Amino acid sequence: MNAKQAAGYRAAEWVKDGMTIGLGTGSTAYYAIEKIGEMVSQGLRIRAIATSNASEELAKKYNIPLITAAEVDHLDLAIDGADEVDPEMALIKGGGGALLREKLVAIHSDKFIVIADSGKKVSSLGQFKLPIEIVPFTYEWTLKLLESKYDVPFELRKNGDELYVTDNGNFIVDAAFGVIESPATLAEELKALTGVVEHGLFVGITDTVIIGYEDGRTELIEKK
Ligand SMILES: O=C(CO)[C@H](O)[C@H](O)COP(=O)(O)O
Repeated sequence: MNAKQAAGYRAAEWVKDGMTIGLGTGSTAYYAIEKIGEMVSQGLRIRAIATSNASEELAKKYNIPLITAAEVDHLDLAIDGADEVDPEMALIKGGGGALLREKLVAIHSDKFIVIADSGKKVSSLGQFKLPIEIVPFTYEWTLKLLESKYDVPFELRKNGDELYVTDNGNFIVDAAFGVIESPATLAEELKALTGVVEHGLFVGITDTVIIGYEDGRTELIEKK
């Protein structure tokens, strides 16, 4: 068992019969989906919404019943990975490009569990480049707007020679902020910029963090 698997499998313990759940995206969320799939094959009845096309494919592979937002007005639980987790349980997410759907699912869930290997624990956010999802229309101007507001390197995410396109048809800019002094302030500022659809700062959303270690141990951190 590796650290990501330990965290993912532990989170699956919160999934109970009859729940509606959000399935996260990435290599740690993969293990949670795998375990939940195993539980479904043993008779667990749940319904799920996936946060990316990749996780939707995975859920189908494991016969996890999928629903849309038209069928429920909220979820009981969402489980997802993170790129950085700070001591206040604020996160940087979006390394895998799914931040918009991940945030939508997280904020509409009664409980949001973050799963991560111990390398994701940081004293302050910002060493990981902050993903910012922007609309393709006049994206050059949005990029310039960001550059005019913050004196840090911004980089349009690429997929080979092409610009990376999210599941929502948008682009991503990765911003090397370094230490982010106030994630809440930056989150608000970015959200207010026209052209920015969403950003990877998740502040005040997380209820529980499960950190996995290479020896298979897990550490549980609950919201204060
Ligand atoms: O936010 C995400 C995808 O948009 C992922 O949860 C995040 O990038 C962590 O991924 P991994 O578990 O593979 O390290």
